[in-house]
Amino acid sequence: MAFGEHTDPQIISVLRSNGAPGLEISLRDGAWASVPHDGDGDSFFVNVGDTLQVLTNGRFRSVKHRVVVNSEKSRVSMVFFGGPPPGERLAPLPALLGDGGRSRYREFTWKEYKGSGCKGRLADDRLCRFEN
Ligand SMILES: O=C(O)CCC(=O)C(=O)O
Ligand SMILES: [Fe+2]
Repeated sequence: MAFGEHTDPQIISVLRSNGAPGLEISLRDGAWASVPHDGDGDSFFVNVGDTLQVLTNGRFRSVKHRVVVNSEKSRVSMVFFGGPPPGERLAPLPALLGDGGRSRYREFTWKEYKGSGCKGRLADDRLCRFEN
């Protein structure tokens, strides 16, 4: 099984797999890098979601990732997605803007985010609608 490129929408994702390879992250130059897989299955992959990128005003980046097929070992993973409640208003935290800092995103609700923009393609950038 494969999983196309995407960013996770929520605040944080905590992933545990059976140690099979396949998970890759997209680097700034567009290349894909394999996430080290732990044969013992003792490690977690912690991923910043789109919402945390907004809360930190872009300081933490929601990195695009994907899973590629592998014929050697089946990959099984379980992910916890920590996200906000539907009516929650999301915007960069004032403490992270600093004096006179520019907010890169306008305020929006989680419900708005999960609305029409999420009906597009998996790989779509869903934050651009909220950029200032
Ligand atoms: O199974 C994996 O390794 C990745 C799954 C994933 O990226 C997701 O569920 O958002
Ligand atoms: Fe994901």
